Amino acid sequence: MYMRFFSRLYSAMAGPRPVVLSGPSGAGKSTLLKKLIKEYDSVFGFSVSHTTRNPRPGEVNGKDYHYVTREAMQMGIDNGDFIENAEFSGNMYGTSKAAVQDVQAKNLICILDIDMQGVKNIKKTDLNPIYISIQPPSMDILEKRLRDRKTESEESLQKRLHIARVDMEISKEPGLFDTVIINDDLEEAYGQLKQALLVEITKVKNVNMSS
Ligand SMILES: Nc1ncnc2c1ncn2[C@@H]1O[C@H](COP(=O)(O)OP(=O)(O)OP(=O)(O)O)[C@@H](O)[C@H]1O
Ligand SMILES: Nc1nc2c(ncn2[C@@H]2O[C@H](COP(=O)(O)O)[C@@H](O)[C@H]2O)c(=O)[nH]1
Repeated sequence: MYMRFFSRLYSAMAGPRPVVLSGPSGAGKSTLLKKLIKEYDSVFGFSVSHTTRNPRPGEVNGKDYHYVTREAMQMGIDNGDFIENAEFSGNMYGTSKAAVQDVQAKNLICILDIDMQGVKNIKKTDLNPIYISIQPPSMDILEKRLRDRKTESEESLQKRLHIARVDMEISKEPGLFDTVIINDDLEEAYGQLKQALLVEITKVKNVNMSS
């Protein structure tokens, strides 16, 4: 208990608490976090993950992800360069220590967009983030959003929907997330996200004003 108290105290002194956004593929995590970073570019910074999946049209290497080969990613994991990593729908994903440090060095709130395995693994670290789950209003709407996004093959879409069903059950575990947001109306969901982060946003703004 004391260890956890001092770990949290140290994290508070070290800078603002990071934020983990998780939820099924297609629930709207990227849409919401992009809105947040656009409105609060001097408050939030995105933790750029590594992945072995191919870039989608419009995605930029180093901005959306660091696109790497399996060999390079495995080497990084073996070197201890990653806080967490996971296999998702046939590809590897991971948060490097450098990705988080780059954002924290700018005194920004670091946002991680990670899957459920990532959430479970981050819980074993001393990162002490705020955990937010973004959920779709229904499986039918999730499927429609994923299809309309036109980024997935039928096989990848089915894999993602299967993972979504499993993860939506797991996410009901009490205490796993600090806040659960149903992303039905986008503006409403965005308002709830800002509300959930208001304390941390205010802290960073106050620090920036006084420096
Ligand atoms: N509230 C909403 N209403 C309607 N469409 C939405 C809403 N939120 C997001 N979308 C759309 O749904 C699709 C999926 O959203 P997005 O890519 O942000 O999901 P994601 O959770 O980041 O998915 P992934 O985990 O696969 O990256 C996008 O085409 C986005 O424009
Ligand atoms: N555990 C981790 N999960 C990650 C990371 N980066 C992204 N993700 C999750 O992967 C799926 C699929 O993403 P997509 O961009 O291929 O649609 C999604 O749930 C992301 O949240 C990571 O570094 N670690």
